[in-house]
Amino acid sequence: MSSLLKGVNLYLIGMMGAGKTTVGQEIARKLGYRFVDTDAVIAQFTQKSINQLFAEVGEGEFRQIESKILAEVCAYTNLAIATGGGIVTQQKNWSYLRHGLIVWLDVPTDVLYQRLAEDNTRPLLQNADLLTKLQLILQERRSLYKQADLHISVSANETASQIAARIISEIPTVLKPDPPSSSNT
Ligand SMILES: Nc1ncnc2c1ncn2[C@@H]1O[C@H](COP(=O)(O)OP(=O)(O)O)[C@@H](O)[C@H]1O
Ligand SMILES: O=C(O)C1=C[C@@H](OP(=O)(O)O)[C@@H](O)[C@H](O)C1
Ligand SMILES: [Mg+2]
Repeated sequence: MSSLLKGVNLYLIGMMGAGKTTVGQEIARKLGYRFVDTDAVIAQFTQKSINQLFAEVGEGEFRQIESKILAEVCAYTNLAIATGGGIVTQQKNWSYLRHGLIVWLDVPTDVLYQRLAEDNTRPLLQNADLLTKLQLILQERRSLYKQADLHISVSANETASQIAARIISEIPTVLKPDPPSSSNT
């Protein structure tokens, strides 16, 4: 499969709690790709947690850093990349994501709710009714997530390994054709 992909990067998009970070690591392992999590790169680059960044510089500045990191990451090949759930909201990010194959991990909001109920690492979900907030964010972003190359509807009891295997098995259905040869002869 990695040879079929020819080093093309895989970008995982989807809501907070969808499993992008968890499934991304499984995909990388199975493909022999390296794993990158844009949030982890941002935290390393800024030496701040995502919570700290939102509190200290706000979401707007976070989105600018996120775009900058994405622009740098997409210059590499052989990567499985877990993005942050809001990466789709910036139009310019799509030109970077389109360098690779974009996979939407679509997980029901009640499952997201169960996974995130005890989690305090997502600043956008703090101090709000969690289920309502998740539904509102999904409503705003669904049409963006739908622009992925591959739509993976995840059921509640599927493991990360099973999801990764399913994504890999579906890749051939959406592989982009090679660009025409530039040779003039
Ligand atoms: N397939 C899965 N089944 C059960 N729990 C999962 C699954 N995928 C992720 N999780 C759990 O859900 C939470 C959010 O996962 P994470 O990978 O951080 O999501 P994201 O990066 O999309 O926000 C974590 O606690 C993780 O262990
Ligand atoms: O959906 C979002 O706007 C965000 C998702 C988070 O990443 P995960 O999707 O990995 O939770 C993180 O980038 C930040 O808290 C904002
Ligand atoms: Mg994540």
